[in-house]
Amino acid sequence: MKPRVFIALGANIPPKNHYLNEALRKLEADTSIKMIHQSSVYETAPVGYTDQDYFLNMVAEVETVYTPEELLTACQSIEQSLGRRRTIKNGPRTIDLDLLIYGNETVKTEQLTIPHPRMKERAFVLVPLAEIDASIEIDGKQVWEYVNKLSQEELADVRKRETD
Ligand SMILES: Nc1ncnc2c1ncn2[C@@H]1O[C@H](COP(=O)(O)OP(=O)(O)OP(=O)(O)O)[C@@H](O)[C@H]1O
Ligand SMILES: Nc1nc2c(c(=O)[nH]1)N=C(CO)CN2
Repeated sequence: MKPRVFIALGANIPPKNHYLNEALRKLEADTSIKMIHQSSVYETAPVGYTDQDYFLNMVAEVETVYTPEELLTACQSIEQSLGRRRTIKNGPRTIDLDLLIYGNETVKTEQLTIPHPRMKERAFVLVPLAEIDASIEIDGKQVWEYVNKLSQEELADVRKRETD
């Protein structure tokens, strides 16, 4: 069976919707990537560096012939083509593409850690991921188990977007 691969998308510089849609379009336009599922889009309060605008976050499940490293490169070139500039750590960005899970592979190099090292405590990742499949395993536990550990406050900061 092909590995199930999950990518998290986040945008918090207007027009956020545009950047999110463009990133999805570019993923779909890559012939080495097949889009399988997309979560809803969520409006989320900024985590970490909090003095910034709210984010739009979502998760996409894809199939790909890329290796994890090649997929990271593809994601980074999408970020760059959409004007992503690295300034403040955790700060504002037009678009951020994080590689969450690549089947049951673990990777730990200077450029890439899979599963994504901070995904297990991030409501803005876990909630959309659980919408696609709450039974996905990360480090021996299922996504719903990590969701259950989130506080009411963390969950309240992640709201499904009502309008389009
Ligand atoms: N699973 C991964 N997905 C994406 N980037 C990763 C991953 N693991 C390591 N990295 C590395 O992290 C570096 C910094 O990424 P980036 O600037 O997007 O961080 P950030 O989005 O500000 O913070 P965070 O990584 O906490 O989401 C990238 O250059 C990349 O090499
Ligand atoms: N709500 C939210 N907060 C964040 C996000 C994000 O995508 N959504 N990304 C970060 C660094 O990658 C830091 N903080």
